[in-house]
Amino acid sequence: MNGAWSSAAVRRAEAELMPQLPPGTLMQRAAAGLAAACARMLKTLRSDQGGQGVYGSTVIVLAGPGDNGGDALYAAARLARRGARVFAVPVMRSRVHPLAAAALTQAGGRLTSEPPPSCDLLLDGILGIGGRPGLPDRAVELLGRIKSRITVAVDVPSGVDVDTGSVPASAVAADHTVTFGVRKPCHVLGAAALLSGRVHLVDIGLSGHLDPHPMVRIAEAGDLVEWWHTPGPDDDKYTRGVAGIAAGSAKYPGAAVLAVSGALAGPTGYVRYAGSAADQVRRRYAEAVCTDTVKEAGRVQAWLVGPGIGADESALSAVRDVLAGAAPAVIDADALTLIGEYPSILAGCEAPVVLTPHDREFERLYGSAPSLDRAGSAAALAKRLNCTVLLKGHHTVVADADGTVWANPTGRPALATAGSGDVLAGLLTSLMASGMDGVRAAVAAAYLHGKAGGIASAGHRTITSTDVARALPLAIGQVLSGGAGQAGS
Ligand SMILES: NC(=O)C1=CN([C@@H]2O[C@H](COP(=O)(O)OP(=O)(O)OC[C@H]3O[C@@H](n4cnc5c(N)ncnc54)[C@H](OP(=O)(O)O)[C@@H]3O)[C@@H](O)[C@H]2O)[C@@H](O)CC1
Ligand SMILES: [K+]
Repeated sequence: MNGAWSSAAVRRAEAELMPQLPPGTLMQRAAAGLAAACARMLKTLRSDQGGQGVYGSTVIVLAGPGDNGGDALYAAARLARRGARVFAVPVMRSRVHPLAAAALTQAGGRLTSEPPPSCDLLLDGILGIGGRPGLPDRAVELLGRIKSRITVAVDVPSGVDVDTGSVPASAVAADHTVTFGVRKPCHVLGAAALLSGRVHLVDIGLSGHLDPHPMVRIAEAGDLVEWWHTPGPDDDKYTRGVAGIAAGSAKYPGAAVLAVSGALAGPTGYVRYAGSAADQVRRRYAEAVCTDTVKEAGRVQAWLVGPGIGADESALSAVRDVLAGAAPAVIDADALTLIGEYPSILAGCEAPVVLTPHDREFERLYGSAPSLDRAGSAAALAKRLNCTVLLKGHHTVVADADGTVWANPTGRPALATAGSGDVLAGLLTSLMASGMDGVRAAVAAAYLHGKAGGIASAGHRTITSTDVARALPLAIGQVLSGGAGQAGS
């Protein structure tokens, strides 16, 4: 399974494997993989300048006191042997891995307290999975003055909270992270995921010794292919599932249009709309079947209620009517605020429910904002309300009531645009209506939405929610055909 393991789980696996190997083997495997990754990056970096990759490049290592510094110094020794000019700075006075430092000097690298002002590649070997959040002052000072063309974090960007992905103090911002054995939660959660840059995995033989259950699961295209309900020859528009959308109002008709656009892009064959923006929906989407209220709509296999419905009596009735029914439901936007005010509506609901809060909506439901441990917060809300929770962010997380947490690998800050959540909620509803369970539908919707955002914003284009909705069919096609299945591409 694809996932991220906690530092404690990595330690346990290491402790089991280490005695079976000659001393230092794991560190040498890590250093070899790290040096090879750096060599590839230097080759790409310098190719347009007629450079020769590693030979003649300048590499600066910021070396911390532990094994993370050891990995960096051993890798730098390999680069020095291939002709790189290597300068290593111990960031905590003389506390540095002694054997690795000796290996570097033997290979021609220099240990110094005065590195050059710039380099091709800066190797962050300050702190790894043994690090507490924050950086030593000396590291902050060096990072502030060294100009590097690329920054490569060893195992994790130093300074982040490895197990939660939070960044409560100073931390390294890397272009790439080369990690060992398995990904760690900080590569896929919270602000640390942005600081990790592109993550490269080096196999050091840990996998057979790991707990089978990761701390955080990471969706990949293959999961979506496995979960997808592909229509068969006997299917018709009803058996493919009918999605119901209770969204929009006279004040916010656009929310209805966007939610319907998300639902129409999904796998269901039929979309019903219920609400006071029916005219706008009809005008835009002839295929949607419109009624004024949830009660008047025919049967659906999943409802969305909330985007743009407001907080008046008719909005409250829509939420009550949806949750009184037997169909699974997605509760979004204004409906989340109403649930926060009238929790009893949700308490009586027996159908599976997915809540899709952003941080302020989360606070209305939980009583406090998500903590820096976003995955933990989402799991706590899911457990308390016995629902699935999709907590939005540049790295969205999905948590189930049983404590399972998924990190979405495809999101990007550009998706923080008005109406983007309406499209996501519509798509999620279509996935649930097609028969996917709530957690899988939430994971799949976040993945596809992020991927569509990537397609729409290619070349750094600015995007609107309509652009994201338009890109969904292509994103879905790419994932299902197994092509360009890279997360975030
Ligand atoms: N596990 C594996 O399978 C493999 C692991 N490998 C590598 O080992 C790395 C883990 O190494 P590690 O255990 O030596 O810890 P690491 O992160 O280098 O530093 C701990 C030191 O930092 C200090 N310190 C902590 N926080 C601080 C702060 N905020 N500010 C200042 N100081 C701070 C702390 O000192 P303390 O203050 O606690 O006395 C301690 O001395 C791992 O990430 C990977 O790169 C690979 O070699 C191959 C296999
Ligand atoms: K590091």
